[in-house]
Amino acid sequence: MQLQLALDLVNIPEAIELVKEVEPYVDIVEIGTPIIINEGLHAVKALKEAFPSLQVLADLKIMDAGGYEIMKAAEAGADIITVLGATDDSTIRGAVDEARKQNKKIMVDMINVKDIATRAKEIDALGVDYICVHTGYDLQAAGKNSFEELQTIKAVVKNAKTAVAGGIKLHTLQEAISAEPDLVIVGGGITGADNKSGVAAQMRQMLRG
Ligand SMILES: O=C(CO)[C@H](O)[C@H](O)COP(=O)(O)O
Repeated sequence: MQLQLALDLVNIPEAIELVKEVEPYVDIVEIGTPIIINEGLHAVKALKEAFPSLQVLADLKIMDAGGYEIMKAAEAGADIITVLGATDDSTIRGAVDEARKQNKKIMVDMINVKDIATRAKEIDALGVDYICVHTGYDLQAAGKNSFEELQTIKAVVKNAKTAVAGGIKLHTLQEAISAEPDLVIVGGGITGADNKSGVAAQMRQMLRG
């Protein structure tokens, strides 16, 4: 299982400093939606230049104009780009087609999709690379998580890799691992820790089993 570090509440220099602390333990660095809103795709470019051996994910949460927005993120150096599962199939198709041309990967974020099993099956058939169940910040605050949804998509997704995100901490990681996702995404569980490299190292060890 791979580990993705989600960076959300930092600027570009802070993001670079943070990744330096945990680089040996993570596979993918996510440039979170708030960073892209604040700094634009320059943040993706800066992090890819600083850490060429890490995969960089641009969390654009694309909802329309799939092909064009993937093209722009690819130009900035993103390896993986997110599209929302709640959007139309035509947007996802456009994103997948452009990603194939650019040799990039698509992660579909299932945030706020109501019928996860049906939609995950449909999206899997569209040829995306990852399907991610995700409890966003606002629902995390209401005590929700995505571990049950992870089991649901594991049962129906046949082609894409599966991922889980949303409030995962060291003490809840085992619950995520039990459903055997291909990728675990952790933001505040690492960035909010006093000993970031220690927590990332422990997580890496647990994910390797
Ligand atoms: O996409 C996001 C919010 O929309 C976050 O990057 C994702 O939820 C992971 O961060 P955390 O572990 O802090 O929840």
